[in-house]
Amino acid sequence: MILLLSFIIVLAWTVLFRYRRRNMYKLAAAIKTYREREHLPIIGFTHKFSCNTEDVEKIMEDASYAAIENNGIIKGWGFHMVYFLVTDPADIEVILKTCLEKDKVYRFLRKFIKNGTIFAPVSIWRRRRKILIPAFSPKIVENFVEVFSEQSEKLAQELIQNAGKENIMWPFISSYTLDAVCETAMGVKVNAQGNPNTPFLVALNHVLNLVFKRIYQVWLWPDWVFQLLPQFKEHEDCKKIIHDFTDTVNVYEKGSFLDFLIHISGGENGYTNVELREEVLTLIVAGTDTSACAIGFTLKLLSKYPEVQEKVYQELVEVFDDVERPLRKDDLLELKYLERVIKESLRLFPPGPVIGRNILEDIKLPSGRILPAGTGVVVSIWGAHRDPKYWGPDAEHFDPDRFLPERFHLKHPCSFMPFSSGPRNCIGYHYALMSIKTSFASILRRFKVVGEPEKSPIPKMRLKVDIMLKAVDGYKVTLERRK
Ligand code: HEM
Repeated sequence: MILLLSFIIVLAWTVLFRYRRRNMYKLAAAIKTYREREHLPIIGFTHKFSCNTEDVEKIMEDASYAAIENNGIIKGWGFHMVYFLVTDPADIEVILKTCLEKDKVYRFLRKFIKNGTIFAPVSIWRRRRKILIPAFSPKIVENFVEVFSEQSEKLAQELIQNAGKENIMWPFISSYTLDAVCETAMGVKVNAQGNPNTPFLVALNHVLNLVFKRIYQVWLWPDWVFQLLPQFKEHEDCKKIIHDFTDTVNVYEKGSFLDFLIHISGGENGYTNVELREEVLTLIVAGTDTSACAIGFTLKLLSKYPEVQEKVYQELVEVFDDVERPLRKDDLLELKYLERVIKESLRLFPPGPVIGRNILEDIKLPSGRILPAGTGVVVSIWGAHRDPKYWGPDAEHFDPDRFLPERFHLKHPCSFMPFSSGPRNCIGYHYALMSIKTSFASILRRFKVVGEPEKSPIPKMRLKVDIMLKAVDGYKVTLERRK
């Protein structure tokens, strides 16, 4: 009897639940399901995610190509959740303008990043972003070139000791980006480059991996399940290392970003101490791995295409008159080919390959499709960057000159958006490009980057997603000392 009653209650609840969401199901049904035959009753596609981060990257790629073939959109579902993956730039533009709330899964990142701008709910984000924006104006960021230059020289010195042999570049480049962010944002020298296994970087890598697994493996979502697993202790240990680190660098220094933030947030609407601490952590996390991935992918591409590398080198020789001097602000404007190479690297291997947003109310897209309220949307930057409709039949080719002014005529602004678009786009765009360019000016003047040359114009690499897109091999290359 009790069993029968329970059954009736569950059935009634399910019918009511589905009835309330009938509009959502109706609108979602109009959009093709990705690999429909592999969806199972109730759990949908979720079982396919009992895999590693390399396989998740393959699903992200494959679903993006499927969306491209289906006029820029595809859907998948699991349990009561429906997600759309969108690659069409015109649709993306509207989504990123109107759906500002981050997807629910970002709550797992908030467990260690708290309410810092990048993953905060809109109610908190709006005010914080307003305070942060002036601190990233080109005028302020230009003053950081000296720091980038000094830290890049340090990077080159670290690499000299490892020249002539194959190196996993990740620890070197991520400690460069961490040193640069801490010195520019907080005015604090943390000297991670003297210690490539800096506990903060090890902990950040590990926690991003744990959190990302939790995001794509729905059975890890309930806190009580996660807390029973050994990963929980690892997560808490990493969180402690990260918070201890930010506390040590959270020092007020004149002339730093933080100084500026404290100054402009000093009014009654300014940051509280807790908010300041969260923003410092946000800047470190948002600015370290992203730029390091971009440097890593560009290094790999240069090793695969020596003729491109030679052109970058010749440009550097011209700009620096073949003299070993530190980079100055004006040099950056001259390094036009290097910039094209970095942009093409960001196009093919965007460090943030997808963005997840919540759909709070029905939205009609320019393509005519409607995304229903109560669903989630995954904006595939990867897909937008490789759509032949926008990039031509050679969309997969590595061709830096597609960014030449005379050739670069984007059919839609969102067909190239490594730094996202709309009101929640990346505020570190100028900062990142300056820091990345400066690091290459130091590396490439001293070393030839050697790897396995790629015969095809289509670069192949084993990839994984750990929140960010990364190379599985940790960006292995050999650096040969130039005379
Ligand atoms: C190559 C390097 C970088 C890439 C590819 C990148 C990419 C991105 C992307 C895709 C977003 C998400 C935007 C969205 O949800 O629509 C983002 C947000 C953000 N980025 Fe970056 N980023 C980079 C470097 C940096 C740096 C160096 C900083 C700061 C030092 C930074 C600070 C931020 C912040 C604060 C946000 C949150 C913006 C908001 O929600 O209002 N990023 N970035």
